[in-house]
Amino acid sequence: MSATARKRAPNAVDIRARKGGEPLVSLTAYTTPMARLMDDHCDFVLVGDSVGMVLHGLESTLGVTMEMMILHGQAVARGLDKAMMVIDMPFASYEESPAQAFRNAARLMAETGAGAVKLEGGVEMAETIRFLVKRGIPVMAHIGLTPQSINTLGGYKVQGRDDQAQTVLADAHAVADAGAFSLVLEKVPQGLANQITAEVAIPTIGIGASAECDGQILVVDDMVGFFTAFKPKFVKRYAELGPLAEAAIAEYAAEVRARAFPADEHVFANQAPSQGTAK
Ligand SMILES: Nc1nc(=O)c2c([nH]1)NC[C@@H]1CN(c3ccc(C(=O)N[C@@H](CCC(=O)O)C(=O)O)cc3)CN21
Ligand SMILES: CC(C)C(=O)C(=O)O
Ligand SMILES: [Mg+2]
Repeated sequence: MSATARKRAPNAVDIRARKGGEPLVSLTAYTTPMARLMDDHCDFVLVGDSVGMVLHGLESTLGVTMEMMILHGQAVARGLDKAMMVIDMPFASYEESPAQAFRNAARLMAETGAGAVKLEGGVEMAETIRFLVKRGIPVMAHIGLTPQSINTLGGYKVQGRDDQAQTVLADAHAVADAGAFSLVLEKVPQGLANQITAEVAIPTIGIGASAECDGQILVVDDMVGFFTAFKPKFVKRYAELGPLAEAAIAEYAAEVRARAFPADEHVFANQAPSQGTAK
């Protein structure tokens, strides 16, 4: 494909401009082949810190490091041509101070080519978001259920029910006012997600939120059925690739034990094929 025929990947300003328009489509990716599969279908791809739980077997996202994010970010970048890449800031890489956040966000972008970073937090992160945006780093915010706060939240529970709704609403306004170009709303009641989407001027990206959000995101391994350790209610399984892969592995194991694999077509004759037979 020629460089001129190629659609330019959207940037944070383009994504911001999609407020109220055609829904934004996004998924997570952690590897080159998975990124390639979604490049034609997604507006942006998130290198999520969920990589720690999905690919590395961690119990939570707290153990994810800058080095892991950079390695997976570089892999995803190689698979993307048309979609924007956003990368999660891992736990403890930005909460200490705006200066710490800038140093690590700049490193993530410089070493992976991501067009923006995402970080968790609302009112308490507004000053940091403003600091980054004013210095050239587009920020996607993430409020509602923020998995890096699992130890203070006490579980992956719905956030913003009843009298908690005002807190999440205030978070949404705080990150929008601070200059975030978009915000992820995770596991909040549908009515609250609709209210936030109506009130803030930046696109809302829902995960367990509402179809009225300006876009949606899911963890790709969840929606294709590769990750089956748990299934949040908000996940729709569009395929069951995990069981399909296991069936293939089981069949291979049986054939090896029966000496049915490899067959003639998978092995090499002692004598090279005669000339003229193009093989
Ligand atoms: N594979 C995967 N998918 C995700 O969506 C995801 C991750 N990993 N890792 C990082 C965070 C953690 N998230 C999670 C993790 C668990 C639930 C979950 O089990 N939810 C249950 C109820 C749990 C409860 O109420 O305590 C649910 O039915 O939604 C939800 C979101 C979302 N993110
Ligand atoms: C689920 C999305 C929003 C995320 O933050 C992640 O995959 O880490
Ligand atoms: Mg994340």
